[in-house]
Amino acid sequence: MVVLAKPAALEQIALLRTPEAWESFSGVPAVDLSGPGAAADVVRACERYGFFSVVNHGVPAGMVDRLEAEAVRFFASSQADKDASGPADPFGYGSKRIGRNGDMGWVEYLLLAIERDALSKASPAPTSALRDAINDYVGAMRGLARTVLEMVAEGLGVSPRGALADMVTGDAASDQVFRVNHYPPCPLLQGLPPNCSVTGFGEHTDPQLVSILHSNGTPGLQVALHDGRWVSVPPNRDAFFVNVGDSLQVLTNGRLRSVRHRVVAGNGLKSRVSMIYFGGPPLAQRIAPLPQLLAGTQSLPLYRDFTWGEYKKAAYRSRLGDNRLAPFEAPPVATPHADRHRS
Ligand SMILES: C=C1C[C@]23C[C@@]1(O)CC[C@H]2[C@@]12CCC[C@@](C)(C(=O)O1)[C@H]2[C@@H]3C(=O)O
Ligand SMILES: O=C(O)CCC(=O)C(=O)O
Repeated sequence: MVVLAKPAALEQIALLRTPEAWESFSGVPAVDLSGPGAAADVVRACERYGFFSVVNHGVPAGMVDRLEAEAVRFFASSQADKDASGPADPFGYGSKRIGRNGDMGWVEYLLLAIERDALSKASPAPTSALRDAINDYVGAMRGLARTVLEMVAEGLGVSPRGALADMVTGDAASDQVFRVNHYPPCPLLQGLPPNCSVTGFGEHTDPQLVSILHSNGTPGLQVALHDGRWVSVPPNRDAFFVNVGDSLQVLTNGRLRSVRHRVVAGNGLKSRVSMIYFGGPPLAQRIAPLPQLLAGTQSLPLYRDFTWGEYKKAAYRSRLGDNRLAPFEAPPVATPHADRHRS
């Protein structure tokens, strides 16, 4: 990645030149959730990439289209109307500023909290049409998150099958967040080399167990492969994309790895719109490698115990690109052979 001199209006937003990453990656695993062997496919994809697309998911296209259309309507409204739903701290409309610690991107967004299966009172949606569309959509995402987490448990041999899914959808107090992002084309890139792009959403891993993303047909999402290479994910309106989050990495003692991802905004003509459901557990939930996954193996726990509340507090003090799990790694064990068992 090369960081370039940039127009003043882009202020603190990083400009990137990433020719290699612009090539579409054809290797994103597509899991047919209704197919035989889906659980094994989910686990394989989560081990290899921490990322996969879901097809045959059963979510009606009309439900997705309706939310996307309401989101587009909202982002097209006047700046004053949008600002009336802000700031995004803790929840609401935000523009360019991401989180509290100085991260910036070429993006505007709605960041909303979900309580049980609907928008929380802390997140009043700008219009009732948008609120209704979000509530329907989030219901479907909770179902999808449940199915995916059940398949992870089944594929890893964890019982009961609902052990992971219940952390996110089985408890009224679970910590779910919903985000709608709008990345307008960046006119300030005109006149710069064609392979230049601007950071839409900086690289990061998601703190929760899983995130489920849908986007319109405009590219921009890139994921880091385990060898560190960045690749572009071809958009697919008919699919959902699942990210493994840091908490699932810990629960599986690093067998499933959270995926680093980012969004780059180009100087094309079309906006990117994405909608992401983040499935987190209740604040009091203990996050630690599942004893069932350690039993009978030589593996030591790679992480110390913590609660989701502790992790979340630390995460929200971090910068987007930080490795948020580093402070939670287990201290090295003082035996001569211990390292051999940490894989
Ligand atoms: C810079 C930040 C934004 C973020 C909170 C954080 O301090 C670090 C994690 C970020 C992230 C990434 C996934 C979605 C999100 C809502 C979350 O739970 O953690 C965002 C936070 C945010 O946008 O506020
Ligand atoms: O917009 C996207 O495609 C992904 C955005 C993202 O990673 C996020 O909002 O956490």
